[in-house]
Amino acid sequence: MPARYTLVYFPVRGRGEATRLLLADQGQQWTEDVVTGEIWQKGDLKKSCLFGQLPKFQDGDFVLYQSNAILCYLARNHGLYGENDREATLLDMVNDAVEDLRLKYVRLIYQNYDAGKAEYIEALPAQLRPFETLLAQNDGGKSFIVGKKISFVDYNLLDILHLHLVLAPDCLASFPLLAGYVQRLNNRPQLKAYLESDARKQRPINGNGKQ
Ligand SMILES: N[C@@H](CCC(=O)N[C@@H](CS)C(=O)NCC(=O)O)C(=O)O
Repeated sequence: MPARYTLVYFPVRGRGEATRLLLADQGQQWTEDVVTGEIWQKGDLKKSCLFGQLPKFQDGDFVLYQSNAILCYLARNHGLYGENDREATLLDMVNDAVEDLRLKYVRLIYQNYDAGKAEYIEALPAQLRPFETLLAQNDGGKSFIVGKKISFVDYNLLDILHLHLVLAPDCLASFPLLAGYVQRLNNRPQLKAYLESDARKQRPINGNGKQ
């Protein structure tokens, strides 16, 4: 049976990876429609995309853009949006914080890597501390970022933590709850299988070779 979902994206982790983590962990099949730089440069696909950018996501004839909206859609469809309005709102808040950090990371990678890396890493603890605080407030850090069930934000946060662990391997040394959280999530059986897959290991992190 063909996969229900299609992710149209560049051959990198980028803004597709949190969706991949969610789908893999939820046991969902998806098709990767890989857009090379060459295809993108031709311009036709870009013109056809609502905001001129990828990722594009398809669930049958339902077409979506914007990586966070894609995560929210999948969250609504797979019970990953908290157990009540308060949890859902807290999830929105934390997802915005992940987005803030992602924007800073993307700016570093694509605009200022060589000159800005040391300063970025120096400032990183202040960026990560709020997530440690959130974990501490939720069941003493033994659980998920919000509530007692995994949510779409856990996948987004896990992805951004993976990225920072490559950029600065010691970045969680003074955040024991976040370090434990990453280990716990990485060891969920379906996530572990995905993280260890050749497709995942061979996929570059970013489009310019910086990481
Ligand atoms: N807010 C959008 C940003 C999408 C975005 O920045 N896409 C980049 C790749 S990650 C892109 O399509 N770049 C090619 C271009 O802009 O021509 C999202 O979250 O999906």
